[in-house]
This record gives sequence, C-alpha cells and structure tokens, in this order.
Amino acid sequence: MKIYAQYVWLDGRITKWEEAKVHVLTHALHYGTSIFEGIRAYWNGENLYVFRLDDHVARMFYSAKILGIKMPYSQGEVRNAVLEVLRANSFKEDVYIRPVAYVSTPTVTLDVRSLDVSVAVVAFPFGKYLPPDGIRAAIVTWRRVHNTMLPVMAKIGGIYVNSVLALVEARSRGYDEALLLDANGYVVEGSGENVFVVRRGKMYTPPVHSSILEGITRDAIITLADDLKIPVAEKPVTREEVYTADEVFLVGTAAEVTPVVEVDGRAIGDGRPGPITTRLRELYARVVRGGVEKYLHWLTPTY
Ligand SMILES: CCC[C@H](NCc1c(COP(=O)(O)O)cnc(C)c1O)C(=O)O
Repeated sequence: MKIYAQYVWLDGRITKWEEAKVHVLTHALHYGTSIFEGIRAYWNGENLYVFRLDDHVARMFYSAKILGIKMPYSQGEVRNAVLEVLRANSFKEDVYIRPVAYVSTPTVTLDVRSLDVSVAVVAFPFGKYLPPDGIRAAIVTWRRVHNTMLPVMAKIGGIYVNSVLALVEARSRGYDEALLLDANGYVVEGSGENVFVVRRGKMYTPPVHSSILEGITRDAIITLADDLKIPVAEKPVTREEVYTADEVFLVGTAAEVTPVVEVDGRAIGDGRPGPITTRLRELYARVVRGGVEKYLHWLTPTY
C-alpha cells in the first residue's frame, strides 16, 4: 500500500505532503536524534477513533526527556496536531499516525542541549503490518540492545537500527519477523513488537525492566486478558519456553495481535493460531473500533 496523504502537520502548520522536507544536514538524519510514536486510528463507519492517543503522546514526551531534547510544543498541542492532520486529510478509513520530533539544527556537534527540535505528524491510510493469520519468526543473532547501553524504553530513532538489523536477518532467512534475545539470552521482543507466550492456559510476557519498549498494546492486551480471566505473569521468557509454548503472539500498534505459528522451523502448538490468541485478537479488534463500552475511554474521536 503506497504511503501518502495530502497534508502533513509540520512545526505548527498544515503543510502539503510535497513540501514537508528536511535539510540534508538535519542533525537527526546523521545521528538518529529523533523520537517518534506509532499510533493507529480505526474507522468504524461513523467516526475515526484514535487508539490511546494520550498514552502515546505521554510516551513521546517521556522519550524526549530520556533523550534530553526539549519539545517545542505541549502535550496538548501535539495531541491536537494529531487530530488536526486527520481532519485536514478527512480520512474515513484505518490510518497509521507517525508523530516525530527531531533535532533539526544543521550542525555536526553531538551536544543536543541547545539545538532546535522540529515536530511533524504524518498520517496515512494503513492496513495490516504483518500477515494477520500467523507468521513465522526467527530468533536472530542480533541481541536486543541492553538498557544500560541505550534507553530502549524510549522510542528513539537511532535505536531502531537494532530492529532494522534484526528484521533484515529474519527476512533474509525466509522468515516474516525476528525475535530478539537480550544480553542474558532471554526472548524479549520482536523487531517492532512485544511478545507473549501461552503455556497451559497462562500468558507470560517479559517484564518492563528487561530491555523492552513498554508497549501500549502490551498494556491493553494484559487488561483484556484480565477481562477474559486469563492469568498473565510478567517474567523472563526462555528460548525453550518459546519453542514448547502452546501459543506465541506479538503485539504492537502496527502488528496489533499477530499469531506466531512457527519459530526457527518449529511449529508452535499445532502450527495454527491458538484459542487464547484468537480470542484476544477478536476482542482487541472490537475494542479499537468502539465496540466495547468499557474501553471507550481508550478512544479519541476525530470528528
Ligand atoms: C517499526 C516500529 C513500529 C511500532 N513499534 C512499536 C513497538 C512495540 C509495541 O509498542 P506499542 O504497543 O506501544 O505500539 C514494542 N517494541 C518495539 C521495539 C516497538 O517498536 C508500531 O507502531 O507498532
């Protein structure tokens, strides 16, 4: 699906897609000094609902604080910018929204403290990020960066080279997605997703302190699992537990809830999406489109 929209929000103004450009000496282009979010908005035939907008905006400011760059807008202004760009494009379909704040000063210094920061919000029609009925994953040789080396709880552009290398390795080995081990050899994340394994009716996912992004979808799925009376434990997950799991699935804004049916050539369970994964996928799909009263507070209507 070609990524395009008529209008972009850039530094406070609605700008034509063709005019939303940066200089080749933009700091973030050289050093990865940007922070970003991935947000989805779902069209349900009546309105376009942004999923957990406030949580994503809050995390964006959390990332900026960790990187040590000063956001030139308030959280409220960024929140409004998202709604403004959706309305400017008058989207009436599912879209992916990419807010980004980037160090823009054309300079070669590494000291970002006094440099300028620009903010853009790009949104475009977007469907499935991964094959929705089940993917094959490889445990790759690139380890997840340890949080003593880079602050992986922040969505910092430069850190995503780790994810790029992991995904390219998995794809070049014929798999759909990568699973990354942390420095201790535990399975911690996909290249762009949090991971859950199901064993004997219980869900397990790595704890937040284990070099993972504190995913908003991860949080939503843990909440929905509680509604379905499925026990969830946060604990390190070993490679063997993944191989012998009854179910494995990845969650994230782009990935939503994606079943993993094979890891390193080993079928997970019977090699098809498991019952718990399927129940959570179906419930999540209803929640994001305003179908579950209890979670309407997670949705921000665009119109
Ligand atoms: C390419 C990055 C895409 C981006 N990845 C989100 C993401 C997640 C899931 O976080 P959340 O549930 O808050 O989205 C977990 N872990 C990593 C490394 C991620 O990049 C996304 O939009 O899903």
